[in-house]
Amino acid sequence: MTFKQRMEQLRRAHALDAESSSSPMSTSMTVDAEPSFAIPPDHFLAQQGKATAGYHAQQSAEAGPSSPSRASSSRLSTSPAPSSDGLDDIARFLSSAGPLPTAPSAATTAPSLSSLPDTSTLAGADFDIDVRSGFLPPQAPLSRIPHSLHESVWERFLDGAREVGLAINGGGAAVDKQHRRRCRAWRRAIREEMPVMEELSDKMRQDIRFARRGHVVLTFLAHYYLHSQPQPSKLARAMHEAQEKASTNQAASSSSWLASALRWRRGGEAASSSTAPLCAEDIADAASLHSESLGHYASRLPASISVPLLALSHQLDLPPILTYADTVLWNWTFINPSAGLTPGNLRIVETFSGTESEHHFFLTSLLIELQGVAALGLMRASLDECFVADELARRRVAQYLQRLVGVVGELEQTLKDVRKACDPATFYWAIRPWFRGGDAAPDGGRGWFYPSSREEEYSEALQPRLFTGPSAGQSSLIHALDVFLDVDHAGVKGHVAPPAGHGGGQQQQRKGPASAERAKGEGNEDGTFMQRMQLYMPGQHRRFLTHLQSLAAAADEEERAQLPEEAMDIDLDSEEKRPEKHYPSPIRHLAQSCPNAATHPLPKAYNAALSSLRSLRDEHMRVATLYIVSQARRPPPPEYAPLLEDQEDYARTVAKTLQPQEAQAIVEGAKEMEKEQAGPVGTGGTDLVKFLKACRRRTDEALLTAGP
Ligand code: HEM
Repeated sequence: MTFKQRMEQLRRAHALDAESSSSPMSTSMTVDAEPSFAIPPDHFLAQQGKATAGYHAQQSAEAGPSSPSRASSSRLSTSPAPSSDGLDDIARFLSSAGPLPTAPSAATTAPSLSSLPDTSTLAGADFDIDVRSGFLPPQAPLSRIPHSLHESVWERFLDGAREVGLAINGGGAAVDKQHRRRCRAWRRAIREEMPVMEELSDKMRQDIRFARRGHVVLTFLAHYYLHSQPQPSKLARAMHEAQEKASTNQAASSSSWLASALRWRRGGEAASSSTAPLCAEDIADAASLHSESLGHYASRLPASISVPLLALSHQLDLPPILTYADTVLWNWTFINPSAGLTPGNLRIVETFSGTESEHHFFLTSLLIELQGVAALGLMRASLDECFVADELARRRVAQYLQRLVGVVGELEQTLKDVRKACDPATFYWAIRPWFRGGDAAPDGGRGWFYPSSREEEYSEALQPRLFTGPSAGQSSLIHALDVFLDVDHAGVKGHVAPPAGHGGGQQQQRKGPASAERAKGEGNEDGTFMQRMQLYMPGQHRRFLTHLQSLAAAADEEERAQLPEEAMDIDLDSEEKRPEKHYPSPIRHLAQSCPNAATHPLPKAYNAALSSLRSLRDEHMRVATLYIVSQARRPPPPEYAPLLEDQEDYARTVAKTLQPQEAQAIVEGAKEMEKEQAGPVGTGGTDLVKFLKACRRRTDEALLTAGP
């Protein structure tokens, strides 16, 4: 649909509706076609290129058990950055995803919703947004893959993860050796027993609810598998490398390690019966311990997880990593199925830690999504009025914005209430580390390996891929509010920061050298992050945001008047023909262009909505400070303190079997490694605070102020 056609359509609708419409649910925004998604050249992909630097240094430890000879002391030094394959990866993922399965229909919605008017076809069905549930599916997501499908084996492994009680990095002091051994057995079973599914069932390929559940289960398995492994032992790795260097016979070297591991197994776990025969399970466990101590599996997903995860991620247009959609949007069910989609009737299905704190953490976001449905309705109604842009429209928009202030206030209250049942120390030590992606410390953010077949599992040619773990920063709702109110995280629109004690209501200037400069250099940390987070949203939601942005591109009346006739026929949904100029959002434009700005309610209401968003961000900063910054400054509670007992103990036992000159080389190697890996351990939250402040500042910058 062209801009002219759209105007016509809305003018007609408005004429019919002029005096009667006051409910935002009764208005609509039709969506015609999905714009194609293109990754801009200055996108975070450039950053990812930097992040891959030095991964070769890690490769020696990650080469996999079938290729122990790859570890060599020369690789302890940092190698040049590899090509940015991880970047191409996400681009490939997001631009080449196949056709999406159809979104669940409104007919399948929970019973209590059926009394509401079904305007979903008018609102955002193309973008998988429902007028009653917003970015949440209107129907409870599938909680389990049924037994009849061969993919149900994934569910059994997920059950197993809970039964053995996997703990972050092998667990703290409370986790005993037997427990660690059970956890190693679970990981070994994932590698060796879980089948590699090259072919997904028809149900999984054709029904989006099944595909989503598949993605949830596989990403939980992936994060369980990688993050439950103990940190590789520096001493063990140094010893291994020194021994390999000293040995001319690879096979002899490996077998002597296995012999040492077995000796350790005997001595460490059954000192009184050290001559007791070892069973096959003991041998397998000793081999697993050996490989894990060296970090062979630390960043390498087994084919049994990676192969189907890659396929489902393509299908869902998502990266192959745990996302906000997996932990929140598709991770809930009804407490009472007949009571429907109400705040008190929702329960989270999957958590890593099984704690009430984690349940409440996810639930908080879920409730915010649900409360946000009202905000989406108000945004939609306001945008419709913007196309008409007469005095009546302005007054209506002012009312909608006032109501939006109330809704955002409710979001803030819900966020504040996260404290009621989510313990900050538990969050920081026992929950958050499960979310880390391949781009995060402590392993330096060198990416994860995703084999696409069994053969590729330990291939040396495989390149690591860098993806970020889940964050509520991937909530399309908050991004939509930003786009709607013209909060410009990229800093390209040239909003001018308001002076302290700003007031609204007058004509806003738009110019931008100062902001444009900031956008290029420091101060744009939020822009890059926010753009990047959009790539982790379900494809249809991401396209919705692109569509919202495209409305801004066509809304400036003055600009439009100067355009030649043919420019009015541009396809609003076409990325290619979109003007390069950065236009204000339709709402901002409407507020800016009020003839009697000082007294008109619209600029005031627009600023009030922005202030409520700023206040939400203030609260978010307080929450982030309590849950992250403050916790990072304290030592971990004993139950979460990392314990490397097994690995170090093992390494020391093996060391006793070595010649003195080998032992010397090992000590040197370990020291080197220590230095190399020390790096900046933690910033004490400085970067985080800086980033969140930047997001807040951008919100302030959008406020309308008196122009010169
Ligand atoms: C205990 C609760 C929470 C904590 C500790 C927390 C922490 C964080 C952190 C550390 C970031 C920085 C980016 C990152 O590392 O992911 C962030 C960003 C963000 N979070 Fe949260 N968050 C919490 C709850 C929420 C909730 C419930 C929402 C809304 C659904 C939310 C929305 C956002 C958004 C939109 C961003 C991007 C920055 C911005 O727009 O201001 N957060 N959060």
